[in-house]
Amino acid sequence: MAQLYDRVALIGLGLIAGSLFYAMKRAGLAGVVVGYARSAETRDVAREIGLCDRVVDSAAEAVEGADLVILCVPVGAMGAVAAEIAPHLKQGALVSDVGSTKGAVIEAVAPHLPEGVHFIPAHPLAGTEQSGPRSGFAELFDNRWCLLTPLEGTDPEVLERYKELWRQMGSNVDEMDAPHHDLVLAVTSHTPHLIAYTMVGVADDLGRVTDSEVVQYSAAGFRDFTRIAASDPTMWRDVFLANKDATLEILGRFTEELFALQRAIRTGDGEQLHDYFTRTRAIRRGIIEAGQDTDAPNFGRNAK
Ligand SMILES: NC(=O)c1ccc[n+]([C@@H]2O[C@H](COP(=O)([O-])OP(=O)(O)OC[C@H]3O[C@@H](n4cnc5c(N)ncnc54)[C@H](O)[C@@H]3O)[C@@H](O)[C@H]2O)c1
Ligand SMILES: O=C(O)C(=O)C[C@]1(C(=O)O)C=C[C@@H](O)C=C1
Repeated sequence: MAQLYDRVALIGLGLIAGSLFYAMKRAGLAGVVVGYARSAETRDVAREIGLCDRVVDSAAEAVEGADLVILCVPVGAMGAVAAEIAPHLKQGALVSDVGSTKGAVIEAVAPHLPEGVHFIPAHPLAGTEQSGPRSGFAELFDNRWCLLTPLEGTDPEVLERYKELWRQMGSNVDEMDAPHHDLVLAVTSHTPHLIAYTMVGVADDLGRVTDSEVVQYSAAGFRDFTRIAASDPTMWRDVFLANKDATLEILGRFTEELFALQRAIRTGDGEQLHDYFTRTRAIRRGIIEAGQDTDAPNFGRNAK
């Protein structure tokens, strides 16, 4: 496969940066990949396990001469990192990010970038509850979507090359504007995470059911919730602060529906419950038919 970028810089060396490094190397897409993370401990681990061709001690040094710079830090840290690297970016370089929210990241990053530097925000819809430099793997993006939210006036050639990078790393690529991205993700990712965090918190708080009973008798649904609720606290704090409006909108709707179901249970309205669950079952089936169920044994076969 053809190399797409001579020199790539990854800022923040966790799950996503690690997976980017291995996925790029798997397909021979990058010449040299230079990495930087804020903590010396993370940099030491990265050096020890060979995460990146070279790990350096400052963000400025990492981006020096890079054709592609990908910001892989929590969304609340994107602005400060952009300010730090801005004076050291090469003319014609492409800056991107992998943040889970897009509107706030664009607002925080774009003003710092000098003329002659391109910026294409990205969000791979792929992850796990693991974090840190040891958690990345080459297959993370296989058959998953990567959403790009390019700004008006983005150079079409720069965009096409960057899309090709994601495709060669195994992803399907789509484009949308940032506000729409943030609303979609509030529905499909952010609010579900908040609900999982809450449910696990409720189980923990409930005095009449002991923690050991929760551990011993946790059924499959709850176990899935605990996996999600084990996700990185810094990353998710930043996601909710950054995608405040869309999350609050979806949470408002969620609360209304929950009250309606609560009422149906209280009044014994079995028909309403049955109708509701029939509708939601159809959504699950739609996901499976679209080839997007990563738990299913045939995952990936139907991916577009
Ligand atoms: N984990 C997921 O499921 C997932 C999926 C898609 C996108 N994302 C997004 O990707 C980004 C990275 O997430 P991750 O899961 O790889 O997180 P992670 O916690 O595994 O890694 C984050 C890395 O950034 C470093 N870091 C934090 N602040 C920094 C700073 N100011 N300067 C330099 N380095 C700094 C940390 O030390 C760590 O190495 C986040 O913006 C997140 O929203 C995460
Ligand atoms: O599988 C998981 O652990 C995830 O939660 C991954 C997940 C998601 O699907 O919601 C989480 C956040 C991201 O921004 C993208 C992907």
